[in-house]
Amino acid sequence: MKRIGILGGTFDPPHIGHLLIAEEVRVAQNLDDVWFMPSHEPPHKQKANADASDRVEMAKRATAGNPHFKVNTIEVNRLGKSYTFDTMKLFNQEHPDASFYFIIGADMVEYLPNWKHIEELLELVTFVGVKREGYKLASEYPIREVDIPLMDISSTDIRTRLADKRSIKYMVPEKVEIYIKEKRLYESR
Ligand SMILES: Nc1ncnc2c1ncn2[C@@H]1O[C@H](COP(=O)(O)OP(=O)(O)OP(=O)(O)O)[C@@H](O)[C@H]1O
Ligand SMILES: O=C(O)c1ccc[n+]([C@@H]2O[C@H](COP(=O)([O-])O)[C@@H](O)[C@H]2O)c1
Repeated sequence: MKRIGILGGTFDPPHIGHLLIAEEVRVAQNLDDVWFMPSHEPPHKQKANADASDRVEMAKRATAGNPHFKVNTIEVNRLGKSYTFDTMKLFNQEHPDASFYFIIGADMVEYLPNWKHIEELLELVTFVGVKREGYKLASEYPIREVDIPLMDISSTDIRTRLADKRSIKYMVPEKVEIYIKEKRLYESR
């Protein structure tokens, strides 16, 4: 059985918090690979600022240095709101030889009761939760927990910094920073 981790996200833009949680969970849970999976439209918050094609490209650049990291574009190709239940049903059909571990920060752990078909989804994936500043890592659902260094970093803060012309150096991989500058992303609010 292959053990595949999935880090679903908006990646608007991807940052070092994403990379660190993916690597820590990969090692702690003995995963073969982690798929970074940009959503087309996040199900629970307003639309992304950057186009899906830019978010995919930034995710590719962010993950390029890790042979265990891949970018999966199933949700951006499907369009519409990206519900994890729909995606995981497909993954389980397409990869009967794999078991899936869906990585979420504590903000998403708190939100789990509101996910589409959460009870059925729990049959399709194992959730792995990591802590996040400002949220409680506790759930009525049987999630695994992996301890990570707490990083108070978010895509929202990075977008605000860019709009204010402040530095984002070391908050995103250098290749992502260069891409953002070249494409002039997030320059206005
Ligand atoms: N610093 C962090 N610590 C722990 N988990 C995180 C962190 N940043 C993101 N995550 C988790 O990574 C997943 C994808 O996050 P997402 O791409 O939405 O980034 P974000 O920083 O939360 O974005 P935004 O600020 O735009 O809401 C979510 O499960 C989220 O909880
Ligand atoms: O399926 C759902 O109902 C659902 C509700 C909230 C979030 N998710 C998924 O959780 C992942 C992180 O979400 P976000 O919005 O923080 O990027 C992403 O893959 C979303 O599609 C999924």
